[in-house]
Amino acid sequence: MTRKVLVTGGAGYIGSHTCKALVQAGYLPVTYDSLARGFKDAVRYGPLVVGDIGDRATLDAALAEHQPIAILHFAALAYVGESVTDPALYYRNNTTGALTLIEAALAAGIDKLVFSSTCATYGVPQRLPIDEDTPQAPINPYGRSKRMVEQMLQDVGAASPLRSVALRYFNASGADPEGELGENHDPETHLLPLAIDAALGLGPALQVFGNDYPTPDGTCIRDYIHVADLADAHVRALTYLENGGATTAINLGSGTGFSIREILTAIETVLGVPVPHQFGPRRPGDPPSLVALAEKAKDVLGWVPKHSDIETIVRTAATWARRQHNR
Ligand SMILES: NC(=O)c1ccc[n+]([C@@H]2O[C@H](COP(=O)([O-])OP(=O)(O)OC[C@H]3O[C@@H](n4cnc5c(N)ncnc54)[C@H](O)[C@@H]3O)[C@@H](O)[C@H]2O)c1
Ligand SMILES: O=c1ccn([C@@H]2O[C@H](COP(=O)(O)OP(=O)(O)O[C@H]3O[C@H](CO)[C@H](O)[C@H](O)[C@H]3O)[C@@H](O)[C@H]2O)c(=O)[nH]1
Repeated sequence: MTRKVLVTGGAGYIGSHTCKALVQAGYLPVTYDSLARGFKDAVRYGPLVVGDIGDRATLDAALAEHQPIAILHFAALAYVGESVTDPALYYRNNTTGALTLIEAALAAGIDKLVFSSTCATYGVPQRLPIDEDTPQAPINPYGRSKRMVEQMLQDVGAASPLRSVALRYFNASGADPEGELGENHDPETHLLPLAIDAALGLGPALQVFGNDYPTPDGTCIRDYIHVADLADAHVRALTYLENGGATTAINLGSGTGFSIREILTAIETVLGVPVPHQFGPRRPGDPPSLVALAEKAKDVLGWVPKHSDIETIVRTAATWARRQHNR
C-alpha cells in the first residue's frame, strides 16, 4: 500500500513542489491547506483536504481518514513585513497553529514530522557563513514565530516519540524544471519573481531596498536555493526519520551568496534583457547578509543541491512567469 504523508501547506509554493517529489519517491501526499494563501490548482499529485491547522476537529478527521505515516508541515504565513504590523496574526497562525498540529499528531500516534523553518530565525547572524550552531536571535515576529515552533518540537521530542527535522531554508527560488509548478504569492514580495517580471515587461520596475549596506556593492546578500532542491531535501528528511533519525535542525542553502546587483546582472545575462530598477530606502527587518553553511545537510541527509546555480534558478522562474502571463 502506498505510504501517505500529510502535507500541510501543500497548495503553496514549496509544499506543492514537495508533493511532486513525494510522488516520484513512492509516497502519496495528502495536502491539508486552508487555501488562505495557496492555490487549488497547485494540488496535482494527491488529495486535498481544505482545513486550517488551527482547527483540531478537521485535523483529527483528516488524520483518522488518511492514517499518514508522517507530517510535512509547511503551512504558515511568511511575510516579514506583515508579521511586524500584525504580530498576533503570526503567533496565532504559525505558532499556535503548529501547537494544535503537534497535539493532533501526538493523539494520532504520529512519530515523524518535518518542519519548514527559516534562516530568518538567525536574525543578524554573529558569523558567516551560518551553521546550525549559530545563535538564533530573530529580529522580527515571523522569525520568532518559527523559532518557537522549533523549540516546541525539541521539547515535545524529548518527552514523546514524536521526532522531527526542522529544515531552515534560505531564499527559496526558481520553479519546477518541467514547468508544472512555480512561485505564486499574492501579493508577491520576493526579489526574484519581481525582478524577472520587471525584466520581461510583465511588472513594474524593481524597487531595490537599500544600496548602503555594509556589503561589497552596498546591496543585500542572500543565498538562493532552488525549490526543487528543497523538495528533494524533504524526501531525504522523511527517509532519515523513517530510518530512526533523532530530532535535529538542518540548514538548506547553496552556500553561495549573491548581492541584489549580482542577481540583476545574472537575470540580464540569462534573459538577454536588462532589469529596469531604481534604488530606494532599506526595508525594515532586512539583515545585510545571509549565507548558509550547508555541510550538515550533506552529512546527515546526503543532500547536494542540483538545480541551485543562478542560471537554472532564473531560467526556470522566467519560464513559469511567461507561462503565467501566456507570453
Ligand atoms: N519562500 C521562502 O523563501 C521561504 C523561506 C524559508 C521558509 N519558508 C517557509 O516555508 C513554508 C512554505 O513557504 P511558501 O513560500 O511555500 O509559502 P506559501 O504561502 O506559498 O505556502 C503556504 C501555504 O500554507 C497555507 N496555510 C497558511 N496558513 C495555514 C493554516 N493556518 N492552515 C492551513 N493552511 C495554511 C497557505 O494557504 C499556503 O498554501 C512556510 O512555512 C514558510 O514560512 C519559506
Ligand atoms: O522588491 C524587492 C524585494 C526584495 N528586495 C530585497 O531582496 C532581498 C531578498 O528579499 P526577499 O523578500 O526575496 O527574501 P528575504 O531575504 O526577505 O527572505 C525572508 O523571508 C522569506 C519568507 O518570505 C524567508 O522566510 C526567508 O527565510 C527570509 O529570510 C532582500 O534584501 C530585499 O530587501 C528588494 O530589494 N526589492
